[in-house]
Amino acid sequence: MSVNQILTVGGALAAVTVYLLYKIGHYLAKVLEALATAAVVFLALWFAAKGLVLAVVWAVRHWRTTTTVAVVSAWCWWWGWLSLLLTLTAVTVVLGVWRVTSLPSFDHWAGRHLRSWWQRWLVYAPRMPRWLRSVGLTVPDRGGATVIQVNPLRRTATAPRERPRRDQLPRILSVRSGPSWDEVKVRLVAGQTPEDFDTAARALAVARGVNRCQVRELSPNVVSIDYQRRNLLDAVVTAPDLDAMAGLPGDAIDLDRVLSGATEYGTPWRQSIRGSHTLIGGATGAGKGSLMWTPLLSIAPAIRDGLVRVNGIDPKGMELAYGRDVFHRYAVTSKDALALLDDLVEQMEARKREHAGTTRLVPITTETPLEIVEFDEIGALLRYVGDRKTREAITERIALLTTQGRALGFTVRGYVQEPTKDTVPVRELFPRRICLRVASKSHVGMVLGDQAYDRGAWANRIGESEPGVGYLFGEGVREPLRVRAAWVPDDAIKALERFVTAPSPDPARRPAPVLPFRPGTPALPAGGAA
Ligand SMILES: Nc1ncnc2c1ncn2[C@@H]1O[C@H](COP(=O)(O)OP(=O)(O)OP(=O)(O)O)[C@@H](O)[C@H]1O
Repeated sequence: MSVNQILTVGGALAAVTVYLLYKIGHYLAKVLEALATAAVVFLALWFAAKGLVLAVVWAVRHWRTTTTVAVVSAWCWWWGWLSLLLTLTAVTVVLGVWRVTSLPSFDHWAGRHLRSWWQRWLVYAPRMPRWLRSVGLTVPDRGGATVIQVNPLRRTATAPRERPRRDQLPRILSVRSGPSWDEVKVRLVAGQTPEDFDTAARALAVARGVNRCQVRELSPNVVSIDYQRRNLLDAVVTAPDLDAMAGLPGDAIDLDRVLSGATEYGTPWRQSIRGSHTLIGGATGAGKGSLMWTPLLSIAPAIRDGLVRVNGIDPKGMELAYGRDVFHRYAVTSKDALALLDDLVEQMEARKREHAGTTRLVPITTETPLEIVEFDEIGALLRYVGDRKTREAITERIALLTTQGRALGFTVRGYVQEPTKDTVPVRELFPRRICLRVASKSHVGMVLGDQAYDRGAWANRIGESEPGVGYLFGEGVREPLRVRAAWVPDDAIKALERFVTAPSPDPARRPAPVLPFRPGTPALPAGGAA
């Protein structure tokens, strides 16, 4: 083959090859283009479907917001924004007038829902994640290793970002806003326990800028973080009105729900006066007197009709002496106190013999009345006053009454200034404890138990201007409840005396006689043994 022929064939082959490559490239480009288009369409559809699902979930979960947005949009579409503005102004004025004229009904039907809504969207939804992160209530991903870069000039270390993912941050389930408390329900994430939240209660309160925050466990993985926005216990609580009870028969009084004051939620504080023994601790002037007198005022008809007998031990000879006639038995000195307790223990034994095997709870009747022992300054008689033998005997009687008296109709209520184990050796035998203002954090634990302070019972921070305010803890109350006893002025105590010694409206019932139990017992001499 000549050179020319070779060149011609080679050129033709090259041309065919280029043509083929061109064609292949052309088709490949088309295929890739088609694939890219398909991928883009698929991704667009995927994101659109995902966005739609998320929007539907969000719209259903926050149905109130969705409905409002829908109604507002529809209104603007059909009637324009001006009519919407006018209507909203009219509604605001109506709500304002309603609020001014009847706050309770406004709050019940409208106020609390509106408040919950805006508290959620303006306060908790935007800020809670940051608070939780700052107090360490997230589960950060600590798995990533620190990357160290070295170059001739310097060495840098980059730690992985510890910003939690969605599944590492507790989620807000709902917000309920009452007149003074917000209850924020959150779902815990794996790796957290309700106790983590208990421990962080103080830090959560500081983060929110409120005085009090407490945590309630609602289910194993849901807690309610309660923030106190306002203190509803700063005003004096008025005592029950005796005149209103004058016509009530004694058996109309529910001894399991005795009105004693108000709770921090703004609700009446009711406690059972039978079936439990209560220890009340508080520094001098903390208001122990009102915790004693308020329940007695509330059950006055039952005392008058002989269904309840109140027995007073008053080492100071002051607090109970002012209402002496309310007490069926009354003692000041340690010897008298022992005699009083002996008498009660004897009665308890008699009831035990009479009712053993027939009932598990002795009914409260005039034959077997509820015997309440009001033991003021219990620490004094158990620790400081009288000879050692008498003190031990008193301690033993108190232990008997508190361990066996519940079902037999005996209730002991002790009041103490210094709640140490030394002063009240039987303090564990009081299932219900109330701690008023105390001098130190350690006293809170001594009255309410070790857990109480961490759970929000900050009784050492109660101000001197808040007598009667205290924390109730134990006996089924899982979170410390802040309460304020109603204030019972001196004339109310005198009125109570007259009330319980007056004849019953029911002629079948005779007033309970006041036993001449060492009347006029002299006040205890200073530091004196009885
Ligand atoms: N629930 C209350 N509401 C308003 N003020 C109260 C209340 N309870 C008590 N106070 C006020 O606090 C003062 C002291 O109360 P109280 O005598 O009951 O204290 P206390 O704890 O018994 O003190 P102490 O142990 O020294 O007898 C009362 O004189 C009264 O002014």
